Amino acid sequence: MSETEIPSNGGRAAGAGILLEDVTKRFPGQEKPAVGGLTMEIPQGSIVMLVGPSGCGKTTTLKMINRLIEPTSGRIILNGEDVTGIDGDQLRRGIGYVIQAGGLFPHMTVAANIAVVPKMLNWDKERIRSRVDELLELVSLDPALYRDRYPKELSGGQQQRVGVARALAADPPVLLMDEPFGAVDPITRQRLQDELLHIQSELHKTIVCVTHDFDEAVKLGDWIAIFDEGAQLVQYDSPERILASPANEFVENFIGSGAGLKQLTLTRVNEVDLVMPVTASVGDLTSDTLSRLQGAGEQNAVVLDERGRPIQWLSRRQLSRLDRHTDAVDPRLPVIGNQATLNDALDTMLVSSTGAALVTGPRESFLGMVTVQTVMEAITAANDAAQQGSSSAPVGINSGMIQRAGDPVPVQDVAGTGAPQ
Ligand SMILES: Nc1ncnc2c1ncn2[C@@H]1O[C@H](COP(=O)(O)OP(=O)(O)OP(=O)(O)O)[C@@H](O)[C@H]1O
Repeated sequence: MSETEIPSNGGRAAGAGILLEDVTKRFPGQEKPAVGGLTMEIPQGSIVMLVGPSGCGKTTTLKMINRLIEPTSGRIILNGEDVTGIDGDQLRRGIGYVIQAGGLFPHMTVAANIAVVPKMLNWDKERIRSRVDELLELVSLDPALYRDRYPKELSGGQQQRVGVARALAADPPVLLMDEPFGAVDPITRQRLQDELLHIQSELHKTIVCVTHDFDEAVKLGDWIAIFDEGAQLVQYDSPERILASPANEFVENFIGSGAGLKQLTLTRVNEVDLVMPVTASVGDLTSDTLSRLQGAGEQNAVVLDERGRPIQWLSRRQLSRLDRHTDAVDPRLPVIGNQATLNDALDTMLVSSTGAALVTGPRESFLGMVTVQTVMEAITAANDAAQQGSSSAPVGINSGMIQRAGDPVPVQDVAGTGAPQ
Protein backbone atom coordinates (compact mmCIF):
# COMPACT_ATOMS: atom_id res chain seq x y z
CA MET A 1 0.00 0.00 0.00
CA SER A 2 1.27 3.51 -0.75
CA GLU A 3 1.96 6.07 1.97
CA THR A 4 -1.48 7.53 1.39
CA GLU A 5 -3.22 4.18 1.88
CA ILE A 6 -5.13 4.67 -1.36
CA PRO A 7 -4.58 1.71 -3.62
CA SER A 8 -2.28 3.33 -6.12
CA ASN A 9 -2.33 2.69 -9.83
CA GLY A 10 1.30 3.66 -10.14
CA GLY A 11 1.25 7.00 -11.97
CA ARG A 12 1.90 9.92 -9.64
CA ALA A 13 -0.84 12.08 -11.03
CA ALA A 14 -3.34 9.51 -12.27
CA GLY A 15 -6.83 9.19 -10.85
CA ALA A 16 -8.39 6.05 -9.41
CA GLY A 17 -11.73 4.63 -10.42
CA ILE A 18 -14.42 4.45 -7.74
CA LEU A 19 -17.29 1.98 -7.45
CA LEU A 20 -20.09 2.41 -4.96
CA GLU A 21 -21.64 -1.00 -4.60
CA ASP A 22 -25.17 -1.18 -3.27
CA VAL A 23 -24.41 1.52 -0.72
CA THR A 24 -27.08 2.53 1.78
CA LYS A 25 -27.01 5.14 4.54
CA ARG A 26 -29.68 5.27 7.20
CA PHE A 27 -29.33 8.03 9.77
CA PRO A 28 -30.65 7.16 13.22
CA GLY A 29 -34.25 8.24 13.69
CA GLN A 30 -34.83 8.79 9.96
CA GLU A 31 -37.60 6.79 8.38
CA LYS A 32 -36.21 6.78 4.85
CA PRO A 33 -32.58 6.13 3.96
CA ALA A 34 -30.58 9.24 2.92
CA VAL A 35 -28.93 7.01 0.30
CA GLY A 36 -30.78 3.88 -0.76
CA GLY A 37 -28.99 0.96 -2.42
CA LEU A 38 -26.82 3.05 -4.71
CA THR A 39 -24.55 1.32 -7.18
CA MET A 40 -22.50 3.79 -9.13
CA GLU A 41 -19.35 3.62 -11.16
CA ILE A 42 -17.10 6.69 -11.24
CA PRO A 43 -14.65 6.19 -14.08
CA GLN A 44 -10.97 6.86 -13.45
CA GLY A 45 -9.78 10.29 -14.50
CA SER A 46 -13.27 11.69 -15.08
CA ILE A 47 -15.28 14.46 -13.47
CA VAL A 48 -18.63 13.24 -12.17
CA MET A 49 -21.12 15.88 -11.06
CA LEU A 50 -23.79 15.00 -8.50
CA VAL A 51 -26.92 17.13 -8.83
CA GLY A 52 -30.45 16.93 -7.46
CA PRO A 53 -32.90 18.72 -5.18
CA SER A 54 -31.95 19.81 -1.67
CA GLY A 55 -31.77 16.91 0.77
CA CYS A 56 -31.64 14.20 -1.92
CA GLY A 57 -28.42 12.69 -0.53
CA LYS A 58 -25.64 14.25 -2.64
CA THR A 59 -23.39 15.25 0.26
CA THR A 60 -24.05 11.99 2.10
CA THR A 61 -22.98 10.07 -1.02
CA LEU A 62 -19.83 12.18 -1.33
CA LYS A 63 -18.89 11.83 2.33
CA MET A 64 -19.29 8.07 2.23
CA ILE A 65 -16.52 7.94 -0.39
CA ASN A 66 -14.00 9.33 2.13
CA ARG A 67 -15.92 7.84 5.03
CA LEU A 68 -16.65 11.11 6.79
CA ILE A 69 -19.98 9.28 6.88
CA GLU A 70 -19.90 5.51 7.39
CA PRO A 71 -22.22 3.58 5.08
CA THR A 72 -24.84 1.47 6.83
CA SER A 73 -24.30 -1.22 4.21
CA GLY A 74 -22.61 -1.76 0.87
CA ARG A 75 -19.04 -1.44 -0.28
CA ILE A 76 -16.81 1.29 -1.66
CA ILE A 77 -14.18 0.08 -4.10
CA LEU A 78 -11.27 2.38 -4.91
CA ASN A 79 -9.11 1.41 -7.83
CA GLY A 80 -10.30 -2.17 -7.57
CA GLU A 81 -9.80 -2.52 -3.81
CA ASP A 82 -12.46 -2.57 -1.13
CA VAL A 83 -11.68 0.35 1.19
CA THR A 84 -14.81 0.03 3.31
CA GLY A 85 -12.79 -1.56 6.09
CA ILE A 86 -9.60 0.51 6.09
CA ASP A 87 -8.91 3.20 8.67
CA GLY A 88 -10.93 6.32 7.79
CA ASP A 89 -8.20 8.81 8.79
CA GLN A 90 -5.66 7.14 6.58
CA LEU A 91 -8.14 6.87 3.73
CA ARG A 92 -8.83 10.61 3.90
CA ARG A 93 -5.14 11.47 3.60
CA GLY A 94 -5.28 9.98 0.13
CA ILE A 95 -8.47 11.71 -0.97
CA GLY A 96 -8.54 15.45 -1.57
CA TYR A 97 -11.59 17.18 -0.14
CA VAL A 98 -12.75 20.68 -1.04
CA ILE A 99 -15.72 22.37 0.58
CA GLN A 100 -17.46 25.68 0.15
CA ALA A 101 -15.30 28.72 0.99
CA GLY A 102 -12.25 26.48 1.07
CA GLY A 103 -12.81 25.31 4.64
CA LEU A 104 -9.42 26.74 5.62
CA PHE A 105 -8.10 26.79 9.18
CA PRO A 106 -8.33 30.49 10.09
CA HIS A 107 -5.37 30.50 12.51
CA MET A 108 -2.96 28.98 9.98
CA THR A 109 -1.17 30.72 7.12
CA VAL A 110 -1.90 29.74 3.54
CA ALA A 111 1.32 27.68 3.45
CA ALA A 112 0.45 25.89 6.70
CA ASN A 113 -3.06 25.15 5.45
CA ILE A 114 -1.71 23.59 2.25
CA ALA A 115 0.92 21.66 4.21
CA VAL A 116 -1.50 19.88 6.57
CA VAL A 117 -1.57 16.51 4.82
CA PRO A 118 2.11 16.50 3.69
CA LYS A 119 3.06 17.13 7.35
CA MET A 120 0.93 14.21 8.48
CA LEU A 121 2.73 12.13 5.90
CA ASN A 122 6.06 13.27 7.42
CA TRP A 123 7.42 14.95 4.32
CA ASP A 124 10.64 16.89 5.01
CA LYS A 125 10.49 20.69 5.25
CA GLU A 126 12.09 21.41 1.89
CA ARG A 127 9.75 19.05 0.03
CA ILE A 128 6.73 20.66 1.72
CA ARG A 129 7.98 24.17 0.94
CA SER A 130 8.50 23.50 -2.72
CA ARG A 131 5.19 21.64 -3.01
CA VAL A 132 3.33 24.59 -1.42
CA ASP A 133 4.87 26.99 -3.93
CA GLU A 134 4.21 24.63 -6.83
CA LEU A 135 0.53 24.35 -5.84
CA LEU A 136 0.10 28.09 -5.34
CA GLU A 137 1.44 28.58 -8.88
CA LEU A 138 -0.96 25.89 -10.13
CA VAL A 139 -3.97 27.74 -8.70
CA SER A 140 -2.70 31.11 -10.01
CA LEU A 141 -1.60 32.66 -6.71
CA ASP A 142 1.87 34.20 -6.50
CA PRO A 143 3.64 32.24 -3.72
CA ALA A 144 5.72 35.24 -2.62
CA LEU A 145 2.56 37.27 -2.07
CA TYR A 146 0.24 34.71 -0.60
CA ARG A 147 2.16 31.97 1.20
CA ASP A 148 2.36 33.84 4.53
CA ARG A 149 -1.11 35.36 4.56
CA TYR A 150 -3.97 34.21 6.76
CA PRO A 151 -7.30 33.17 5.23
CA LYS A 152 -9.04 36.35 6.41
CA GLU A 153 -6.56 38.33 4.31
CA LEU A 154 -7.80 36.62 1.12
CA SER A 155 -10.83 37.17 -1.10
CA GLY A 156 -13.45 34.42 -1.35
CA GLY A 157 -12.09 33.26 -4.70
CA GLN A 158 -8.54 33.18 -3.34
CA GLN A 159 -9.63 31.16 -0.30
CA GLN A 160 -11.31 28.74 -2.67
CA ARG A 161 -8.11 28.42 -4.70
CA VAL A 162 -6.11 27.68 -1.55
CA GLY A 163 -8.76 25.09 -0.67
CA VAL A 164 -8.14 23.37 -4.02
CA ALA A 165 -4.35 23.61 -3.52
CA ARG A 166 -4.69 22.05 -0.06
CA ALA A 167 -6.78 19.20 -1.41
CA LEU A 168 -4.18 18.50 -4.10
CA ALA A 169 -1.20 18.73 -1.70
CA ALA A 170 -0.31 15.05 -1.42
CA ASP A 171 -1.29 14.44 -5.05
CA PRO A 172 -4.28 12.27 -4.23
CA PRO A 173 -5.79 10.30 -7.10
CA VAL A 174 -9.31 11.29 -6.01
CA LEU A 175 -10.72 14.74 -5.35
CA LEU A 176 -14.10 15.22 -3.69
CA MET A 177 -15.69 18.65 -3.96
CA ASP A 178 -18.82 19.80 -2.16
CA GLU A 179 -20.28 22.96 -3.70
CA PRO A 180 -16.72 24.20 -4.14
CA PHE A 181 -17.64 27.40 -5.95
CA GLY A 182 -20.91 28.10 -4.17
CA ALA A 183 -19.73 31.07 -2.11
CA VAL A 184 -18.19 33.28 -4.78
CA ASP A 185 -19.59 35.79 -7.26
CA PRO A 186 -20.53 34.57 -10.78
CA ILE A 187 -17.43 35.95 -12.52
CA THR A 188 -15.00 34.48 -9.98
CA ARG A 189 -16.99 31.27 -10.15
CA GLN A 190 -16.56 31.08 -13.91
CA ARG A 191 -12.84 31.74 -13.56
CA LEU A 192 -12.46 29.04 -10.89
CA GLN A 193 -14.38 26.58 -13.05
CA ASP A 194 -12.07 27.33 -15.99
CA GLU A 195 -9.07 26.86 -13.71
CA LEU A 196 -10.37 23.53 -12.46
CA LEU A 197 -10.79 22.33 -16.05
CA HIS A 198 -7.29 23.52 -16.84
CA ILE A 199 -5.84 21.75 -13.79
CA GLN A 200 -7.77 18.61 -14.66
CA SER A 201 -6.45 18.63 -18.22
CA GLU A 202 -2.98 18.34 -16.68
CA LEU A 203 -3.61 16.10 -13.70
CA HIS A 204 -6.44 13.74 -14.75
CA LYS A 205 -7.77 13.19 -11.23
CA THR A 206 -10.95 11.31 -10.52
CA ILE A 207 -13.22 14.13 -9.34
CA VAL A 208 -16.64 13.82 -7.73
CA CYS A 209 -18.32 17.18 -7.31
CA VAL A 210 -21.63 18.15 -5.71
CA THR A 211 -23.35 21.21 -7.11
CA HIS A 212 -26.72 22.94 -7.03
CA ASP A 213 -26.02 24.54 -10.37
CA PHE A 214 -26.99 22.47 -13.40
CA ASP A 215 -25.07 24.79 -15.73
CA GLU A 216 -21.95 24.15 -13.65
CA ALA A 217 -22.57 20.41 -13.98
CA VAL A 218 -22.83 20.76 -17.77
CA LYS A 219 -19.67 22.81 -17.94
CA LEU A 220 -17.48 20.70 -15.68
CA GLY A 221 -18.89 17.19 -15.89
CA ASP A 222 -17.76 14.33 -18.07
CA TRP A 223 -20.76 12.62 -16.50
CA ILE A 224 -23.73 14.00 -14.59
CA ALA A 225 -25.65 11.98 -12.00
CA ILE A 226 -29.13 13.36 -11.38
CA PHE A 227 -30.51 12.19 -8.03
CA ASP A 228 -33.98 12.23 -6.58
CA GLU A 229 -34.71 11.77 -2.86
CA GLY A 230 -32.74 8.93 -1.25
CA ALA A 231 -29.99 9.32 -3.88
CA GLN A 232 -32.17 7.49 -6.40
CA LEU A 233 -30.35 7.84 -9.70
CA VAL A 234 -32.80 9.24 -12.21
CA GLN A 235 -30.27 9.66 -15.00
CA TYR A 236 -26.52 9.17 -15.18
CA ASP A 237 -25.05 10.11 -18.51
CA SER A 238 -23.01 12.64 -20.44
CA PRO A 239 -24.15 16.29 -20.36
CA GLU A 240 -24.81 16.07 -24.11
CA ARG A 241 -27.17 13.11 -23.79
CA ILE A 242 -28.93 14.44 -20.70
CA LEU A 243 -29.63 17.72 -22.50
CA ALA A 244 -30.69 16.01 -25.73
CA SER A 245 -32.79 13.25 -24.17
CA PRO A 246 -33.78 13.84 -20.57
CA ALA A 247 -34.93 10.54 -19.03
CA ASN A 248 -38.23 11.96 -17.77
CA GLU A 249 -40.09 15.06 -16.64
CA PHE A 250 -38.13 15.27 -13.39
CA VAL A 251 -34.90 15.67 -15.38
CA GLU A 252 -36.56 18.08 -17.81
CA ASN A 253 -37.62 20.27 -14.91
CA PHE A 254 -34.18 20.03 -13.45
CA ILE A 255 -32.50 21.12 -16.68
CA GLY A 256 -34.85 24.08 -16.81
CA SER A 257 -35.60 26.07 -19.91
CA GLY A 258 -33.21 26.52 -22.78
CA ALA A 259 -31.71 23.05 -23.08
CA GLY A 260 -30.74 23.93 -26.66
CA LEU A 261 -28.85 27.00 -25.51
CA LYS A 262 -27.10 25.05 -22.74
CA GLN A 263 -25.94 22.64 -25.41
CA LEU A 264 -24.12 25.48 -27.09
CA THR A 265 -21.69 25.64 -24.18
CA LEU A 266 -20.60 22.11 -25.08
CA THR A 267 -19.41 22.90 -28.60
CA ARG A 268 -16.36 24.98 -29.35
CA VAL A 269 -16.00 27.12 -32.43
CA ASN A 270 -13.03 25.04 -33.60
CA GLU A 271 -15.33 22.01 -33.83
CA VAL A 272 -17.69 23.48 -36.44
CA ASP A 273 -17.29 24.28 -40.13
CA LEU A 274 -16.62 27.96 -40.61
CA VAL A 275 -18.01 30.06 -43.44
CA MET A 276 -15.40 31.94 -45.49
CA PRO A 277 -16.64 35.36 -46.62
CA VAL A 278 -15.12 37.60 -49.28
CA THR A 279 -11.93 39.12 -47.86
CA ALA A 280 -9.75 42.02 -48.94
CA SER A 281 -6.38 43.39 -47.89
CA VAL A 282 -5.36 46.89 -46.84
CA GLY A 283 -4.51 48.88 -49.98
CA ASP A 284 -6.66 46.79 -52.36
CA LEU A 285 -9.07 48.59 -54.69
CA THR A 286 -12.61 48.51 -53.27
CA SER A 287 -14.00 48.19 -56.82
CA ASP A 288 -12.31 44.75 -56.99
CA THR A 289 -13.87 43.77 -53.71
CA LEU A 290 -17.29 44.96 -54.84
CA SER A 291 -17.13 42.89 -58.00
CA ARG A 292 -16.08 39.83 -56.01
CA LEU A 293 -19.03 40.40 -53.65
CA GLN A 294 -21.27 40.70 -56.70
CA GLY A 295 -19.91 37.43 -58.09
CA ALA A 296 -20.39 35.62 -54.79
CA GLY A 297 -23.84 37.11 -54.22
CA GLU A 298 -22.73 38.43 -50.82
CA GLN A 299 -23.23 41.73 -49.04
CA ASN A 300 -20.23 42.17 -46.74
CA ALA A 301 -16.46 41.77 -46.98
CA VAL A 302 -13.88 41.34 -44.23
CA VAL A 303 -10.76 43.49 -44.49
CA LEU A 304 -7.52 41.92 -43.21
CA ASP A 305 -4.36 43.72 -42.16
CA GLU A 306 -0.89 42.72 -43.32
CA ARG A 307 -0.76 39.95 -40.67
CA GLY A 308 -4.08 38.47 -41.71
CA ARG A 309 -6.04 39.89 -38.76
CA PRO A 310 -9.61 41.13 -39.36
CA ILE A 311 -9.85 44.91 -38.95
CA GLN A 312 -13.09 45.89 -40.71
CA TRP A 313 -16.29 44.29 -41.90
CA LEU A 314 -17.86 46.43 -44.60
CA SER A 315 -21.14 46.42 -46.48
CA ARG A 316 -21.37 47.09 -50.22
CA ARG A 317 -22.68 50.56 -49.44
CA GLN A 318 -19.69 51.36 -47.18
CA LEU A 319 -17.33 50.00 -49.82
CA SER A 320 -18.83 52.12 -52.56
CA ARG A 321 -17.79 55.24 -50.65
CA LEU A 322 -14.12 54.23 -50.59
CA ASP A 323 -11.41 54.01 -53.20
CA ARG A 324 -8.96 51.67 -51.51
CA HIS A 325 -9.13 49.70 -48.27
CA THR A 326 -7.67 51.63 -45.32
CA ASP A 327 -5.86 50.23 -42.28
CA ALA A 328 -8.33 51.72 -39.79
CA VAL A 329 -9.26 49.19 -37.08
CA ASP A 330 -12.94 48.92 -36.17
CA PRO A 331 -12.92 48.37 -32.38
CA ARG A 332 -16.47 46.99 -32.39
CA LEU A 333 -15.85 44.04 -34.69
CA PRO A 334 -17.63 40.91 -33.40
CA VAL A 335 -14.45 38.82 -33.06
CA ILE A 336 -14.07 35.60 -31.07
CA GLY A 337 -11.21 33.13 -30.67
CA ASN A 338 -11.63 29.61 -32.04
CA GLN A 339 -11.51 28.20 -28.46
CA ALA A 340 -14.72 30.06 -27.60
CA THR A 341 -17.96 28.13 -27.25
CA LEU A 342 -20.89 28.50 -29.62
CA ASN A 343 -22.66 30.15 -26.71
CA ASP A 344 -19.95 32.84 -26.65
CA ALA A 345 -20.35 33.16 -30.43
CA LEU A 346 -24.08 33.66 -30.11
CA ASP A 347 -23.58 36.21 -27.33
CA THR A 348 -21.15 38.13 -29.50
CA MET A 349 -23.63 38.15 -32.39
CA LEU A 350 -26.44 39.33 -30.14
CA VAL A 351 -24.39 42.11 -28.57
CA SER A 352 -23.20 43.42 -31.94
CA SER A 353 -26.54 42.77 -33.73
CA THR A 354 -24.78 40.92 -36.53
CA GLY A 355 -25.70 37.58 -38.05
CA ALA A 356 -22.20 36.21 -37.68
CA ALA A 357 -19.05 36.38 -35.55
CA LEU A 358 -15.55 36.61 -37.01
CA VAL A 359 -13.30 33.82 -35.79
CA THR A 360 -9.58 34.20 -35.20
CA GLY A 361 -6.94 31.57 -34.56
CA PRO A 362 -3.28 31.71 -33.57
CA ARG A 363 -1.90 35.27 -33.49
CA GLU A 364 -5.40 36.58 -34.15
CA SER A 365 -5.32 35.53 -37.79
CA PHE A 366 -8.71 35.33 -39.51
CA LEU A 367 -10.12 31.80 -39.90
CA GLY A 368 -13.69 32.42 -41.10
CA MET A 369 -17.12 33.16 -39.65
CA VAL A 370 -19.64 31.46 -37.41
CA THR A 371 -23.14 32.33 -38.52
CA VAL A 372 -26.52 31.96 -36.82
CA GLN A 373 -27.11 29.16 -39.32
CA THR A 374 -23.94 27.36 -38.08
CA VAL A 375 -25.24 27.62 -34.53
CA MET A 376 -28.64 26.21 -35.44
CA GLU A 377 -27.04 23.33 -37.33
CA ALA A 378 -24.75 22.59 -34.40
CA ILE A 379 -27.75 22.25 -32.08
CA THR A 380 -29.37 19.79 -34.48
CA ALA A 381 -26.11 17.84 -34.96
CA ALA A 382 -25.52 17.65 -31.18
CA ASN A 383 -29.07 16.36 -30.72
CA ASP A 384 -28.60 13.71 -33.41
CA ALA A 385 -25.23 12.59 -32.00
CA ALA A 386 -26.63 12.46 -28.48
CA GLN A 387 -29.62 10.38 -29.56
CA GLN A 388 -27.37 7.66 -30.93
CA GLY A 389 -26.58 4.97 -28.38
CA SER A 390 -25.69 5.31 -24.71
CA SER A 391 -23.12 2.52 -24.67
CA SER A 392 -20.34 4.36 -22.87
CA ALA A 393 -22.35 5.72 -19.93
CA PRO A 394 -21.04 4.45 -16.58
CA VAL A 395 -23.08 2.00 -14.53
CA GLY A 396 -25.54 3.63 -12.19
CA ILE A 397 -28.58 2.17 -10.47
CA ASN A 398 -30.22 1.78 -7.12
CA SER A 399 -31.13 -1.45 -5.35
CA GLY A 400 -28.07 -3.38 -6.46
CA MET A 401 -29.02 -4.19 -10.03
CA ILE A 402 -26.26 -3.50 -12.56
CA GLN A 403 -28.05 -1.38 -15.10
CA ARG A 404 -27.65 2.08 -16.51
CA ALA A 405 -29.80 4.85 -15.13
CA GLY A 406 -32.32 5.87 -17.75
CA ASP A 407 -32.40 2.48 -19.46
CA PRO A 408 -35.85 0.98 -19.76
CA VAL A 409 -36.40 -1.40 -16.85
CA PRO A 410 -36.22 -4.95 -18.19
CA VAL A 411 -39.21 -7.20 -17.58
CA GLN A 412 -37.34 -9.58 -15.30
CA ASP A 413 -36.38 -6.65 -13.02
CA VAL A 414 -39.98 -5.69 -12.60
CA ALA A 415 -40.65 -9.27 -11.66
CA GLY A 416 -37.78 -9.02 -9.18
CA THR A 417 -35.66 -11.85 -10.51
CA GLY A 418 -32.56 -9.67 -10.29
CA ALA A 419 -30.82 -11.18 -13.30
CA PRO A 420 -27.93 -8.95 -14.33
CA GLN A 421 -27.98 -7.54 -17.87
N1 LIG B 1 -26.28 13.68 10.41
C1 LIG B 1 -27.52 13.51 9.95
N2 LIG B 1 -28.48 13.02 10.75
C2 LIG B 1 -29.73 12.80 10.30
N3 LIG B 1 -30.12 13.06 9.04
C3 LIG B 1 -29.21 13.56 8.19
C4 LIG B 1 -27.87 13.80 8.60
N4 LIG B 1 -27.19 14.30 7.54
C5 LIG B 1 -28.07 14.35 6.53
N5 LIG B 1 -29.28 13.91 6.91
C6 LIG B 1 -30.47 13.78 6.06
O1 LIG B 1 -30.15 12.99 4.93
C7 LIG B 1 -30.76 13.50 3.76
C8 LIG B 1 -29.71 13.76 2.72
O2 LIG B 1 -28.87 14.83 3.15
P1 LIG B 1 -27.68 15.38 2.27
O3 LIG B 1 -26.96 16.41 3.07
O4 LIG B 1 -26.90 14.25 1.75
O5 LIG B 1 -28.46 16.06 1.06
P2 LIG B 1 -27.96 16.99 -0.11
O6 LIG B 1 -28.55 16.44 -1.34
O7 LIG B 1 -26.50 17.13 -0.05
O8 LIG B 1 -28.68 18.33 0.27
P3 LIG B 1 -28.30 19.87 -0.01
O9 LIG B 1 -28.35 20.04 -1.48
O10 LIG B 1 -29.40 20.61 0.67
O11 LIG B 1 -26.96 20.11 0.60
C9 LIG B 1 -31.54 14.74 4.19
O12 LIG B 1 -32.87 14.38 4.36
C10 LIG B 1 -30.91 15.13 5.51
O13 LIG B 1 -31.82 15.75 6.33
